[in-house]
Amino acid sequence: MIEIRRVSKSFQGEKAVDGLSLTVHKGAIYGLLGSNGAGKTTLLKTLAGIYRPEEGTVKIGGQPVFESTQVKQRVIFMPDSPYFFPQASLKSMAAYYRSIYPGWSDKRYKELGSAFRLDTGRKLSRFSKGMQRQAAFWLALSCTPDVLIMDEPIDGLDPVMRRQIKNLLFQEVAQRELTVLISSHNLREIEDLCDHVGIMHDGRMLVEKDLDDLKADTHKVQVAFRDERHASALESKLQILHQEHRGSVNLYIVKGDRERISQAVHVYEPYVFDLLPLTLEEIFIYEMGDAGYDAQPILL
Ligand SMILES: Nc1ncnc2c1ncn2[C@@H]1O[C@H](COP(=O)(O)OP(=O)(O)OP(=O)(O)O)[C@@H](O)[C@H]1O
Repeated sequence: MIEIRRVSKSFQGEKAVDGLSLTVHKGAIYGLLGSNGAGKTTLLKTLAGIYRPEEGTVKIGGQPVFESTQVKQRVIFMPDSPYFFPQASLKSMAAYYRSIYPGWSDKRYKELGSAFRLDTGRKLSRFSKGMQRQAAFWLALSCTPDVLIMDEPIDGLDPVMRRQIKNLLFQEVAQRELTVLISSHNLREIEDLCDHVGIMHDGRMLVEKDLDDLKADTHKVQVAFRDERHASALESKLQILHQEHRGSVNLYIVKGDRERISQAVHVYEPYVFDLLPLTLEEIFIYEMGDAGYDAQPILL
């Protein structure tokens, strides 16, 4: 289990992560979303033991990460641009990883060869961006880590390879209870992959939930009433994240239980009423709007 408690980290006196707490259970796939500069990379690097938290604690399996080489050897951090030694090939990087990570498995490395089909003797610097990503995944999974931390991992991968990597991750989670943390702006990928999501803004966690609960908790409501006063009466009863009026139809993004929203609306006898689920992208945009990070109305 990953336990992050009231962690802060600053750069030049500015807090990049500000008193943030987060728990990720073993075998979970956790998606970290957030605005640009929200502090996601800083948080992930603190979790990987690259940064020491200035305040608070970061523990994996009950052990503080920064201080423990043993824990760090069981954690792989994949940065947004893969790093390999100059002149290195997959073969030589594999030899390096084997010497650093006690969990390295030659058997797994061989098995994964059929998934990635990259030339292990060729210089990695000559690989395309997507091929370099594949190489980074191949090396990371061959280390059989307990925790895999990935910063924008899907960028540059073709759809077949994305599917391939998704399947490999699901397999590792199911068979070995690998714990995965992914930071991404690609909300479709997160929606597909993750069971939990957290949305960060200004160094803090805005929302943190089971993805299914998060979706069950935010809805798009379209209503029209014969008497407009009913709309304002209804608005005072709902927790509205966003609203738009289009002619006689009122559109609301509402937080709360579906049944209770439905009951509240029916009291005012609408002649139009639709209660629709939101995509993760819509939830993200409205949560951000609620936090004062506004976008222009985007509902079509
Ligand atoms: N090495 C650094 N030196 C100085 N400031 C930094 C450093 N790394 C991050 N920051 C600052 O910390 C804040 C959080 O940055 P971070 O990279 O963690 O955000 P992020 O959520 O990953 O952003 P993005 O989605 O744009 O990648 C930003 O204000 C950034 O300028």
